[in-house]
Amino acid sequence: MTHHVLITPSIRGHEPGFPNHHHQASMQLTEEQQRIIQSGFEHSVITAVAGSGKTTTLAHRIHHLMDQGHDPRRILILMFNRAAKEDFERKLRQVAGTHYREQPEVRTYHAMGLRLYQRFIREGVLPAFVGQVLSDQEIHFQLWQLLRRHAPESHQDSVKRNKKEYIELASRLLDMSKTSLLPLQTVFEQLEYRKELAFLIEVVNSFEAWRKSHSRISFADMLYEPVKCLQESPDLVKLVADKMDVILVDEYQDTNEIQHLLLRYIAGARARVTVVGDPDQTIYEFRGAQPEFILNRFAEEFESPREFTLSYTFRYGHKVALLANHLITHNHGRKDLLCRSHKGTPSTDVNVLQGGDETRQLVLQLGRLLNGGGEPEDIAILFRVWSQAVPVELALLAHRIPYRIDGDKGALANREVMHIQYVLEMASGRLGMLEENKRAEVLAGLLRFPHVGLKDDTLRELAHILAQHDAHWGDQLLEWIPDSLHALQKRKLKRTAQAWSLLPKMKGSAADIVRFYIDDTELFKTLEELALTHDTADERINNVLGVEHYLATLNLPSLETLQHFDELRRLASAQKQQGGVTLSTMHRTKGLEWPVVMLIGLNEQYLPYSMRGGEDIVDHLQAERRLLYVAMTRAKEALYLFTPTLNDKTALSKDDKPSRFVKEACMDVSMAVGEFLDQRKQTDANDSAHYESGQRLTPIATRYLDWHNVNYEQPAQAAASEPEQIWSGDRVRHSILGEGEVIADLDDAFQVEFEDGRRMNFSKKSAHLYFSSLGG
Ligand SMILES: Nc1ncnc2c1ncn2[C@@H]1O[C@H](COP(=O)(O)OP(=O)(O)OP(=O)(O)O)[C@@H](O)[C@H]1O
Repeated sequence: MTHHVLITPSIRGHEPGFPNHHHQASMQLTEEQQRIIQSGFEHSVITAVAGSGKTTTLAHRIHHLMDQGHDPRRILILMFNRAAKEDFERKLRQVAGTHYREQPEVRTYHAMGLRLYQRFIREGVLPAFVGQVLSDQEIHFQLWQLLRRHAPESHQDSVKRNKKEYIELASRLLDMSKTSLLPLQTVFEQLEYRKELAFLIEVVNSFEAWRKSHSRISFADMLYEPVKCLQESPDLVKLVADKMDVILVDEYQDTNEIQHLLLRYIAGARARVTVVGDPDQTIYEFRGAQPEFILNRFAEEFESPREFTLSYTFRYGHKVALLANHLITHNHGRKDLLCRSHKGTPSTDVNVLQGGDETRQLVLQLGRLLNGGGEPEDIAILFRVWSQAVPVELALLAHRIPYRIDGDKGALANREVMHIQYVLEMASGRLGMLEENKRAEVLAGLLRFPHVGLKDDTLRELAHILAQHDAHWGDQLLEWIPDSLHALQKRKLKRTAQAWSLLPKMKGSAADIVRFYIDDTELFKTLEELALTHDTADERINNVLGVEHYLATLNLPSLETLQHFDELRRLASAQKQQGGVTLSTMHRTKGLEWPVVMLIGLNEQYLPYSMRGGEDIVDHLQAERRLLYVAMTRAKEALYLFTPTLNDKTALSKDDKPSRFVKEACMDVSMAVGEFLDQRKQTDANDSAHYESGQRLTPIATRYLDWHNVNYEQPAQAAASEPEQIWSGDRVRHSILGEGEVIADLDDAFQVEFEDGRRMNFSKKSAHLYFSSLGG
């Protein structure tokens, strides 16, 4: 293949969120890309930054191999999911035109697993299965039946009440045991489920028994069952191994144990395997993914792979590249690769919106963009957890900004949003005018918010009794409380009754009323006690706070607030099915890109998101950093970052403090250096230039400037007055504990791993007193 291949523009994806590359008339492959395309026949690992044209490169690589006479039937390409597979098939056709009659096969892991499964059925090793692959719905239904059967008496009521959560816990246990191949007990412990939930293990075991007795398989079993067979029988391995000459695997950073094993079996001793991915973008840990696979495990098991990099991005400009590089270099144990905006890539605006009311700021910025002719489909609002979307969604509805919500039912279907409306129904007096059945539903909802601790049948019966009255429910409830109840239950019921008696008499705004109800009923305490996981407790409480916040900005009395919600509901059903601004969690944006990306909640409450107990803090911070890294590298033309006021020393609560990651991203330097390079790009200057800086440059910034052949000076004074940052070197010596490696930078502390494996945190302020740096 000759140098400087010109290729036609991609026609990929017109759906929002998918890359759409119309602007490119033709492109010249970079040297890095060409090196990969023309490399020899050996195992290789390609580390590719976000937007670096991996698909393009891989497609060319395959055609290069075919040009050299490789049989397309002996080339296998493994893609992460179906969308990626279809995307790649398109790219292959595009690159090849009509030159080749046969194209190699592009498969997802699951499709490959299924093929093995069928093979093993023919071999008589696996039993045949019937019908359709089990849907999530069927699995959940079956788990639900089994949960009710196996839950001990003490949990029966909780199971009924928290159906969704229990099903989720059981199915996560089931999935993780299949992707990790570890025993259920071990997975149960790793997931840190509470001990009294041990009956979930039994539930999962019974599920498997049910599945097998009905000859059904799930999506996960397509990999799990064949790999289990392969593990147990060397003869079977001979059947499947060594069929391929070349195997290419995409998104390898999110590979898990079972996928990795399958790859090894298929490759055997014959295939040369190339894996592509970005360890800094590993975000599927909840499915057992670990950066370890691409960083080390691959090289341990596929001998001496060649290492390649794709370090130029064609997606975002210098500012985003600099922010992302600064941020991610706070992770340790990574491969030292930074991203660089390619010279042909347009610059990306970065807007930092500090302080003020975040939702209001967001709506303001959206309004500006849309009034200026922006398309809603070009914009994505990304957040860490769903509860953050609640106030945003309500505000978008109210401002008639169309949106689509990816993967969630939306705020109006949210349990807490419903319950808060019930509180307002009672406070406004509208409850008395509802028909009796509807009234019973609202009262039952209120008896669960916070839960009064009655068994569900009793609770519903009580709601029906109370619903016969059209006022004074507090008094009725108080009267109903039987003496025979436990003291604790009586206390809870009385507390609720008192709050109910006061509600209709309250005057203030809906926000005031809701705040009163939350405090008076000790709502958060109960939510915390009853939630099955830390995450759901946080999510619930944050949902409530999100609505409360929204009500505060509305600042209307309860009846008008309810009418406003009715209107929102009407608007929501009117805009169903239409496109709009994308609302999504950061986790769901893998492989996607948008012209405009808005990241909300860059504060200490959400990024890093609160840790579950027992988790390793360093691992947790690293994973959260990767997530933000992925989120910010989705932007093409503009990135908006919403944070609390930076450098505000008075901030007390977590959501008032800017995320530590904002500081780590070195906003000032990144923006200044980025702007300089953007300007220079416009003038098309290639000769060496000089960058005058008022700020102290970071090592990342100087490295970035060096690449662009730019000279710079460090302001001497700033450099001298700055105390030595001992933690910025790799190796340090502690005057008592000896030598160690700095493994994490934790805001105002850093962590050191000593030779004996001990890890300890030290404050940066006092570090110079007992540490000396050994460089590195
Ligand atoms: N050498 C190049 N010059 C200019 N543009 C390029 C080059 N290589 C790839 N691109 C463009 O970069 C964009 C991303 O490329 P491609 O679709 O191949 O990568 P991808 O695999 O989707 O990206 P990612 O690395 O994020 O997975 C496309 O618009 C593609 O046309």
